[in-house]
Amino acid sequence: MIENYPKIGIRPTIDGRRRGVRESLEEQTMGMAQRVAKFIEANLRYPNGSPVECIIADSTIGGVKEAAAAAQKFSGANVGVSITVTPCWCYGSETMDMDTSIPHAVWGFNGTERPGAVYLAAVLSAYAQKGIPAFGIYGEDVQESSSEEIPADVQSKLLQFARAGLAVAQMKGKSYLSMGSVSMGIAGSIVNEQFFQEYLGMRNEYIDMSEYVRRFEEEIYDKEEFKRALAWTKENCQVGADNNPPHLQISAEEKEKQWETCVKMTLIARDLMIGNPVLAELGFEEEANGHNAIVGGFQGQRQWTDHFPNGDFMETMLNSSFDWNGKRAPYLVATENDSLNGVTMLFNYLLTNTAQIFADVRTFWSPDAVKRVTGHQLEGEAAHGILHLINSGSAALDGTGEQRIEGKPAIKPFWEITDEEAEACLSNTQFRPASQEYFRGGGFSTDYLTQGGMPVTMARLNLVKGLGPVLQLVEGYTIELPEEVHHTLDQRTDPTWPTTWFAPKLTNSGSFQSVYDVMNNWGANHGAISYGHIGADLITLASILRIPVSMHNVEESRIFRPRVWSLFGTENLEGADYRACQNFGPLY
Ligand SMILES: C[C@H](O)[C@@H](O)[C@@H](O)C(=O)CO
Ligand SMILES: [Mn+2]
Repeated sequence: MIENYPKIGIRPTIDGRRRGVRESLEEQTMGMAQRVAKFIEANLRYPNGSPVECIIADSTIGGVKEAAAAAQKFSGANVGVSITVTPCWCYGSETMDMDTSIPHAVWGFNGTERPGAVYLAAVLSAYAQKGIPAFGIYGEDVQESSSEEIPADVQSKLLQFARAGLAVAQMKGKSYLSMGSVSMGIAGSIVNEQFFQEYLGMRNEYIDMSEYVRRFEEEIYDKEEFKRALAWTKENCQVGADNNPPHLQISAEEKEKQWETCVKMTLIARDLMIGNPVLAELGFEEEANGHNAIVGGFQGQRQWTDHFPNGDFMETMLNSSFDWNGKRAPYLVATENDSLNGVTMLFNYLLTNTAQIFADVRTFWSPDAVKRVTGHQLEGEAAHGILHLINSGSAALDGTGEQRIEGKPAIKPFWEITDEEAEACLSNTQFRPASQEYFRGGGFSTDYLTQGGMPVTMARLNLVKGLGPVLQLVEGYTIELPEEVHHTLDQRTDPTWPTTWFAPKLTNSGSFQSVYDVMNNWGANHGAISYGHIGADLITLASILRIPVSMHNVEESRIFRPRVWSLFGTENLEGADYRACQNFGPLY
């Protein structure tokens, strides 16, 4: 299926007065629109790596007729985000975009010959009064009226808004596919349809895990691909040491059979999510359609894993940026069907186009505890303690940190990953026979250690009765421990699982006065970890979706929310965010 990604609609608004005013502004106004479109197209990409597309209104918009014409053009062109630009005064409610279901921003040129900023303030007050939150973009320094430049502060706000707006537009109409049901009583896997529908504009789809068995037995998968995938797996995925006590270890022959099952599960999960035209050729037209899923979750534990190989290999491979078909966009799959962590992965992913690590937020290791257990004094970024992020499955191979940006460990969009980097991710990962005590059906867990020194952001979406969804996020760094220190700490838990050592940035306020506070205030057992310090983008995204952020360590200067948020208070931004989200309610 050719992806039809949502576009950004650009609306140049203008002072409608003819006989001098409008004529003198036409070129500058349309020029602003063209330059913004070019700038966004040069800087943002869709998940398949192609440049983001902008579409500009056919004329400048001086009044309601032209506003309606732009709206009509956009509605036929899959516009999911709207940006209005102007260098001058225009008529607020007569020129504004009234679509209540898409994100809006307005850039008012900072000049004084023609007052773009006056329009900005006027139209934002109309947006506030009409209950359509819109972002205001106003450059800090006055520009020459002849300037064709987009100043750096305006550039960064345009991109911050556009990234978040496109994330909102891309998830809309897609589904979350639950493969199985509630895993071990984990609340995030009690899928809340109301949340998906009203806050994200998404559907919920479900299959029973018995569907995998049907597809195994009736051979509903691409057998040519299966052969190829199995051969690739044998060649590229190293099997690590069996950590099970001898009486629980299974035979080599049995393990061979399990590999076949694990690879088949991977193909089947992907086909369930997005469909596969090959299945139609095999006579399975219905199955070929898939479930239109942009993210899914696999229950696994316990019914499946008590009998069949676990989902770790499947989850890791799908979440990674490459497999036997080469480099490609990740398919997001949450382990334990934790739909709320799955959605958090989706937020992170749509903002960055990079693979995600899904992990249990397992242990806070204080400097004293580390010292007692290993004799090692934590230092540098880790000086105040570290969090052990670890889970059996779902961590993308990209999470090894074996990719590079300017020589430093990184996780990149698939189109920037070199063959050598993909190979390094694989050669630094072992697939180890799953812990039989937990996983009676066996399988293979992904074992790697994330490289230190990566800026990362961990986030988590929670649901609170009476309040609704709440986002938490923490920026920090991955930590490299001396090898024997890592081993001693890792051996205390399940050493066959992937480990990321994480140190949050501390700020001396709220939940960031200590690393312990971060762990202690985390809302659930899981977090979604993304490369980069993307907290500001997550905050912008959450504000569009009217999801308040309960804890974050993002500097105030990086926070960008709809202008009307400031009318809910400017002294305590966290409280204002809660009030604004509650006031406007879910987007859909
Ligand atoms: C094996 C255990 O059941 C784990 O899966 C458990 O630690 C979790 O990951 C809970 O989220
Ligand atoms: Mn877990």
